[in-house]
Amino acid sequence: MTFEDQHLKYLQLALEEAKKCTPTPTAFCVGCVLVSRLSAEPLVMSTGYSRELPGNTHAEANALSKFRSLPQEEVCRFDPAASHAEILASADVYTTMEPCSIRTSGLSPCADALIDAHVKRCFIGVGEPDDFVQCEGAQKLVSAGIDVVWLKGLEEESLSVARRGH
Ligand SMILES: Nc1nc(O)c(N)c(N[C@@H]2O[C@H](COP(=O)(O)O)[C@@H](O)[C@H]2O)n1
Repeated sequence: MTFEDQHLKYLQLALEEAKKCTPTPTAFCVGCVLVSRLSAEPLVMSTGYSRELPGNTHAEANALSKFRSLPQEEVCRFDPAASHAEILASADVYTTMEPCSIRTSGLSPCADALIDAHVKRCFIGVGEPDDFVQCEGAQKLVSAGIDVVWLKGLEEESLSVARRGH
């Protein structure tokens, strides 16, 4: 399996999450998957999509919240000795759209949430177009020392799913 194939598989999963979003003309439909590589086989830690959790919530923040709310006995399968925070610090993030760096609602941006969680790498389906704001999410992650990988192959689909309802 090539590097791209290995990672596109999880981005495809994130795209399935994005398709679950209720479309809205004022925001994007984004999906996110967190993957742990602490054991021999990669394991999906959690998934999220825009507006999945109550309120005006974003995909990446929802995936982080859902992982943090898993009981310890479920988290054991990623690493029996590690805490939620330690497992998150080794996570790969797959998101169909570049994590947001500014929110029109004034809520905390996803790039900041990923930086605070100290995730390892962020694989992105497509850059955020400037439909609403000028996004600097990828640059923010790089500046914080997080590896950013722009995956090739699902850009068009990621964008058309994101713009559903516009
Ligand atoms: N990366 C990302 N994930 C999501 O789940 C999103 N909905 C977005 N959209 C970005 O956030 C802005 C909307 O901010 P508010 O929800 O209104 O606070 C929108 O302009 C996009 O930048 N991005």
